[in-house]
Amino acid sequence: MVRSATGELARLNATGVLEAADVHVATRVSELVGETDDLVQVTLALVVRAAREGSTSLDPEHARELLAEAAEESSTPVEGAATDDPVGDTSTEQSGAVGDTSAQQPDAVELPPTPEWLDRVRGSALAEAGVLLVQHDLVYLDRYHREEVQVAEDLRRRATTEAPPVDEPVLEAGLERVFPGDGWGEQRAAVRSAAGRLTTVLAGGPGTGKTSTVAGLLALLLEQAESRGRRPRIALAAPTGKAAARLRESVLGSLGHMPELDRQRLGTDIEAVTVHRLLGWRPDSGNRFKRDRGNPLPHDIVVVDEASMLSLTLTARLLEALRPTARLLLVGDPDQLASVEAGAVLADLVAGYGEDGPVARLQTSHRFGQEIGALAEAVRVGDADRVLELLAAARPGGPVEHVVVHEVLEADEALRPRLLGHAERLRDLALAGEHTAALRELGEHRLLCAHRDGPWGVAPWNDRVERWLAEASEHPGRQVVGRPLLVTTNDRGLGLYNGDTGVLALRADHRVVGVFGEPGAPIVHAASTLGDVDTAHALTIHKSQGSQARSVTVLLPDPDSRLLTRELLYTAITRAQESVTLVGSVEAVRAAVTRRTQRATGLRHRV
Ligand SMILES: Nc1ncnc2c1ncn2[C@@H]1O[C@H](COP(=O)(O)OP(=O)(O)OP(=O)(O)O)[C@@H](O)[C@H]1O
Repeated sequence: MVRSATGELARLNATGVLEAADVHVATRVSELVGETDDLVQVTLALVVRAAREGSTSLDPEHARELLAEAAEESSTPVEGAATDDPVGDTSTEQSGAVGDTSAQQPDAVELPPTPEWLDRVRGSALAEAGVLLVQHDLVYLDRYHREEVQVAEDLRRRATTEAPPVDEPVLEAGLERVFPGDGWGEQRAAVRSAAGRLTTVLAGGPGTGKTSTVAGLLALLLEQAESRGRRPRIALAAPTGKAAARLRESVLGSLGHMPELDRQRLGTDIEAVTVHRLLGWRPDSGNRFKRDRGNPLPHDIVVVDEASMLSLTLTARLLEALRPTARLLLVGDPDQLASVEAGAVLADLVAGYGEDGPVARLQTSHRFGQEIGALAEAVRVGDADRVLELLAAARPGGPVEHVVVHEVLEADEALRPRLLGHAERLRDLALAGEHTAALRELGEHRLLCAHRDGPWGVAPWNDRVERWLAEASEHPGRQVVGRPLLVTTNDRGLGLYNGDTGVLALRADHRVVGVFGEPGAPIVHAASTLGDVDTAHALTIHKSQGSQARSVTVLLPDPDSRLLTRELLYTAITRAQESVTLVGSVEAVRAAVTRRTQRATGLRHRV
């Protein structure tokens, strides 16, 4: 709470719509530029809030809905609410919407109709000073506007620059060799399209063969370059360290399908790094890099995997760091959760370009069975009735299951056998020092939550499983060995990345070690050397992005949770390889499928 805040900023702070940071920025910047219009100050605070939630701009219509919702929530009297109010006026009647000009709200800002609202922002001191900008009926902070325009312009320039020539007969022969037969038609089409362009967006759900396509494309581009006598320089990158490490492994894995000659072309000394590392950190700046237009990357081909996690800012920096004739391949699933920071670049590019242009889509999943595929697809397209129909038809123990519960206690009872069974098997293998088998067991099951805290969150479910383990054990007290771990910072020295999972286990000398990585090649470190790790009997869906488990159990929070969105549910379901269980009410499922992540971004209209 900002004690010094007054007027509408204070009111929205009190209702929880604005956080202290939003209010501070709006107040301070308004003071600096002499902005006195309450409505414009509130608009700035809402734009800052929108950016915090992932939008590159403020959609006035979204803002109106948000304020109306907040007003509705705060119209229920809460004991002691008035004591939280910095200006002492949060009575039930007075905490209404900004637009409510009833007698009880003497100092409420009147929200005018949108065209008038936008005109007031356009004519404001904040706009004059270049802080706020209105375009396409969205209100932007100058920085995000500049970045969106730059990304669109760079992409346009690249689209009109000719790609290196392709020897068609050699390409066609290569495609038949690398992707033979009917089953690989989608991959052939994607590579054909990508070979002729400088920029390609390779979009596809889990297991649709994106990595196989990348490996095939690289091998064939290397073959094309042979006649020119210069081997192109290739960079493989991903937004997170974990995704980068996984990209390297999966590209190498995909080589297994290829003829020997193509495997040799690609070689095994491939390195994948984070996009930040590729661009080169600069000690003096958080969002500027060593590589930029004046000092571009030396690479001829840049591949970015898990591109759904690319923020607008990082995309802008990446595009300006590419040589004008370098190829760029953005690979990812546009239906998954977007970046933590502002922007929804991949989804915007796919929506903005539509069926034309640089988007190559892979549709067929080769990873999971029909049932999970059908469920994921129904969620993806937002067909709640179909989702509920598929769930109603599902059999217990089948690939898709719905455990209908309304209360946490019911979930507790329903899930105890499966969660405790998994935790006990993991503990027994960890105690026996069976590192490979323990990692395999870790990949058998994953419990996913939308929230960190609250009754359906990671924290209480971690506690619950630990308590069950203690109760079921001959040794009282919490047990360390067998505890699943989530790495929460990158540590290149240890080869561990934010989002990696592992388990505490015994070593032959009875010391406790952390075991991470793939079952076939465990990475083992003394427990005392581990940096930041959390207990991971349960994980948030956000943290689970980019990983899979054989079976996945998803806890759905109450239907009114704002986190419960279509993208979140789709991401959760597609973590499952063989079976997925949704735990929650029918209303929660419907709410999840129906609610979209509302990110106001303008990139899709610009490309
Ligand atoms: N056209 C195909 N026919 C048969 N199997 C395929 C085909 N495409 C991919 N596969 C297989 O499906 C699995 C997943 O492929 P791949 O890893 O390339 O997909 P992906 O889209 O990159 O997956 P991820 O969700 O991990 O990003 C691999 O075992 C691969 O060999």
